[in-house]
Amino acid sequence: MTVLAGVRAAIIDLDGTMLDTLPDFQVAINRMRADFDLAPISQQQIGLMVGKGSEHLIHSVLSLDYNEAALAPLLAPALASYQRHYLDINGQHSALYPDVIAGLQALRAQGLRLACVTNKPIAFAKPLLEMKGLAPYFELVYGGDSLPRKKPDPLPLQTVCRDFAMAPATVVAIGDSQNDAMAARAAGCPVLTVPYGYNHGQAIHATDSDGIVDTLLDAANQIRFHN
Ligand SMILES: O=C(O)COP(=O)(O)O
Ligand SMILES: [Mg+2]
Repeated sequence: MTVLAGVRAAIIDLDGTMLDTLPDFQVAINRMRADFDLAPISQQQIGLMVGKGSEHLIHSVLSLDYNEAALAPLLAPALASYQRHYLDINGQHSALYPDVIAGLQALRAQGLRLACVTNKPIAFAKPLLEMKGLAPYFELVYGGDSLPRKKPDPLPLQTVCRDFAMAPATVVAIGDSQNDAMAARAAGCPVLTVPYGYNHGQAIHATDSDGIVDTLLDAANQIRFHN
């Protein structure tokens, strides 16, 4: 059992932690690929590339078909196409993971303050949180382009700790990938990971964290029992 005492706030990841957004990613990416006369790709392929923000994602997608020199001039128009298509379908094909709302309710009921930190662009993240009924739980939301550096850099987590005026040791990060765990370690925040998201094809057990939780409700229970 994970021991997390003295935790007063939680920073929760979005893609792969609260929402299974891979189907949205797939539709938007394949519409972009169609614009460039490229064949569709699978959710499994895309799941290996999600987690480090849009620029990294589109670079990885184009790398399937082009070498570095050939893709360089395509990056900006492909990103623009992808962003347009993603905003068109944002949330239409994505679903909440089990016990996300129950977990957020339990965390709030325990008096924890909540922030969402995602590498998704803020223009995608905000309407998605609204549409899925998640927005009311979060005092703060930072997207991948809200600050000069994104996860795995600790800056977004450090910013939340500063905003909340809380020591990092009292702010737990909860996420599905090594980007979340590395950011948390570097910021000095405890970190819990969920095993069901996207971790670049790697088992979450290979990621350094303070514990693996089945759901956000499980996370809430482990924090509560040790406060
Ligand atoms: O959009 C991404 O690259 C991943 O977003 P996440 O940080 O919410 O997992
Ligand atoms: Mg994630």
